Amino acid sequence: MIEVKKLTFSYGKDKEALHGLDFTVEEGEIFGFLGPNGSGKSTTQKLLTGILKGHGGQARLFGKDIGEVHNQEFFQKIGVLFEFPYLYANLSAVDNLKYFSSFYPENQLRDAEELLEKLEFKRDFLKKPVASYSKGMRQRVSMARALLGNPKLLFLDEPTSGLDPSGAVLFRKIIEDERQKGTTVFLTTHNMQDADLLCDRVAFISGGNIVALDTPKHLKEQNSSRSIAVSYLYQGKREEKSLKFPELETGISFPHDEILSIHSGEPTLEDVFIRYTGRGLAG
Ligand SMILES: Nc1ncnc2c1ncn2[C@@H]1O[C@H](COP(=O)(O)OP(=O)(O)OP(=O)(O)O)[C@@H](O)[C@H]1O
Repeated sequence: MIEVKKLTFSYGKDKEALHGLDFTVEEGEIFGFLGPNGSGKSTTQKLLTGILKGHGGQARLFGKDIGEVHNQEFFQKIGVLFEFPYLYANLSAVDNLKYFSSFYPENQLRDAEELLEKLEFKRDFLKKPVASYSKGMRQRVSMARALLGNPKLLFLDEPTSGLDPSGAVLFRKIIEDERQKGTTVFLTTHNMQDADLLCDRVAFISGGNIVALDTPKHLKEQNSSRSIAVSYLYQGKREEKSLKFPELETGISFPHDEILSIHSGEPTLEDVFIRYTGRGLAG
């Protein structure tokens, strides 16, 4: 669905933002594109969606070069959720979606009110202007906008930003439902939980380079210390011990009276990211 080879982009002389990215995204895959601020995520997404022009290397979408793919037919096949919602503040949710519906062929459209209901949008606000909405409500309208034309390829930039935990769970379920229908998802995020729970594969981007690309599970396994931390009571005192392979295979053989807790030494996806880049996701 997306094939990128040696992709470069410069904002001017000596301002190369992408230094030769290589990745592919398969049809029906949820692909996570993760990196700290300024690493090149937006630049890549803008090149793929046709907002920025002038790349080096190669990028193909739906089998066509990005130099020639960005026509009306392309925009009718994709859905985009931007990090900063592009909605008309003086129009209601319903009127915004009515307007955006006019960009798609009628037989491809989803019912806007049904979508908003699925996204648990508050009915009382359906006809009130977007200017009166909370961040979470705007995010719901933006997601409805992205899904309105039944996209084959969905670009999502920080989809759960501004949502409370139950809203984030709902959005993850909706993204997963889209994939079940065969939609390909290119997910740009700082949110490691979203990436870990949703993505089939993730690419870590740092300083305009992809520094790792694999499934979240493999990345964590490859970077695991293969140890467990055991907390226990022995002769009235609380103690802790770290057990590594091959010691682990013989079980908990040291003297103890009661085991209090056992934690695996598996790193989180964020730990792995920091190991690859030496930087946290905050920047
Ligand atoms: N319009 C611009 N003009 C000049 N340099 C830019 C411009 N936009 C981005 N850059 C630079 O390109 C590099 C990549 O920026 P980009 O916005 O793609 O990063 P990002 O990973 O999307 O960051 P964020 O998480 O903050 O959105 C950064 O060094 C940034 O300063």
